[in-house]
Amino acid sequence: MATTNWTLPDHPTLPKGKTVAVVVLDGWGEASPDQYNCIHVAQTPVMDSLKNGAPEKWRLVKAHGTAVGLPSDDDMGNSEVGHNALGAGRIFAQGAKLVDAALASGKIWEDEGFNYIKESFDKGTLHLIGLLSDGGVHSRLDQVQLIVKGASERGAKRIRLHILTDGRDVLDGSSVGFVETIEKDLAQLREQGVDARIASGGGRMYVTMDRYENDWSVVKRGWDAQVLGEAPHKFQNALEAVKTLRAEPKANDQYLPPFVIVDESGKSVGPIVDGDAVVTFNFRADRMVMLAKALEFPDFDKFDRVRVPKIKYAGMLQYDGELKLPSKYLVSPPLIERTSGEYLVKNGVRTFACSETVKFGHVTFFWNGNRSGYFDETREEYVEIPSDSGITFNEQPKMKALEIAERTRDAILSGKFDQVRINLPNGDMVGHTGDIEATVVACKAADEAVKMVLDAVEQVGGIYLVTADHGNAEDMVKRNKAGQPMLDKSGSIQILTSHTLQPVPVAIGGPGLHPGVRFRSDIQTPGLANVAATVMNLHGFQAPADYETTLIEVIDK
Ligand SMILES: O=C(O)[C@H](O)COP(=O)(O)O
Ligand SMILES: [Mn+2]
Ligand SMILES: [Mn+2]
Repeated sequence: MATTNWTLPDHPTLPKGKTVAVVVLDGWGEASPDQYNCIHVAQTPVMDSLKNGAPEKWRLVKAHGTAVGLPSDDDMGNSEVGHNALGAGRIFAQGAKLVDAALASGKIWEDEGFNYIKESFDKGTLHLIGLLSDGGVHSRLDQVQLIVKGASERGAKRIRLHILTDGRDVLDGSSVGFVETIEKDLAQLREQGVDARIASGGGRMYVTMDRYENDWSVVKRGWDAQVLGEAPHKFQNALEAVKTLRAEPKANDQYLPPFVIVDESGKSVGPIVDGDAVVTFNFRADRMVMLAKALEFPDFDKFDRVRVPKIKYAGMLQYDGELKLPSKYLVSPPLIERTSGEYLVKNGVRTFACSETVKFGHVTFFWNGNRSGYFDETREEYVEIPSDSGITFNEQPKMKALEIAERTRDAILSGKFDQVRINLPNGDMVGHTGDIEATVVACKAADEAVKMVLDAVEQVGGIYLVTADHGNAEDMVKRNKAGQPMLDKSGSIQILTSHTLQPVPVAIGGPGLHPGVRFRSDIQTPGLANVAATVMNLHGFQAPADYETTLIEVIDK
């Protein structure tokens, strides 16, 4: 491999040495104004003024589908692919697409990961753990179906699924249909003599899928059910489990309590034991890394695992390129190297990155190409503001926006940094709860945080670039093709907890911005990947030749 030339050429006109604030509003898309557009309903004077103030410095970019490396333009955007594109400045085929390709070509069955777990098929059980939905953000049901089928055709005689119900990337209540679908497949396999069943389950936000080590008790609940076969709720089949638990007051797919499936004698049908194989079938990293650590690290101490089975474990992908975790995986992850963060740091740009725990890895790990840690500790500081844990964020819709903004303001005013990069989670995290009123409060809080950052930029004569990673809060209702809200069986509107297909804004400005800078009009459909080259320009550099082109040009003024 050729060695990388890290030196970025100077930008022909734009100066170096300006403080640049890069602000990512999580889940902040652009949509027509109506009562389900929480950004429109909320008081957001700062974001409004960016939009209406300087038309040549505000524009929309694509944040979903093929523009961010997803299989098709029917795929909504998400934080992983959005921040990968923002940070890497290029479009990489992402996990969903790579797994599709490996399954279509059959390569998945030939590679090291599958052959490794296959060694257990003779005597052990194959356990599959992950999110059961067709959301396409963390996992996809059709991929799970193909893996179950393919593994059984290749010798797996006993298969146990440990399912996590979604309701966050898909409609609440859709878990029932997904369980029915997979149960049909498993029943067919049983007819063919394969002992295949669901063994445990729980809602993704309460069981297993925590992220960035916000709350290990979430992962422990999953461990108890999946590995130890213990949970407060016991059922004889998963459909009954999901239907019964959903019938509880205020229950929803995201937060179903953990359950195990038991036989007639009350014994769990699928604990994980010595000699078994385990695959975590989510392709997206952030919410699987914690379980991967519990499954793979010998000196793990985040909770008492009670029993640590000797297993052969593989992830769908390798989740952390720096930690090489897990060491075995079915499909190679996208190789996202030479990210803008690494280039800029190597060219002397002192960088500050900050968010609260639930999005901290977005502006560090995802931004840097799924890589944890610093490129150069002497030039970087990553600050994590602890998130609330154990609550749903509609209870605290302001989240830590103010704290993030204050730390960022201080970082800007300190003069110690050339770039401050932050994520404001409110629109997204509260949008996922489906609580419209709370999401309005969330959007206002995010706007106030932007104000504090822009005020600091103003004071130091800096530059800002404000954008988002995908839509969410701008549309909280499921719509038909004509764009009208859809109703459920009881006649109430169907709340949309997921992201959207909407474009997101990019706004630039600040006293340090050269007066001749404006958005180019010759790039017809730019996407998030065009932002990295733009930011490099704002720092006074030209982007590497293989980066997606910059959004800006400089005219004489
Ligand atoms: O993990 C989540 O919270 C959702 O599935 C997607 O949200 P994010 O992509 O904004 O993190
Ligand atoms: Mn996001
Ligand atoms: Mn989200």
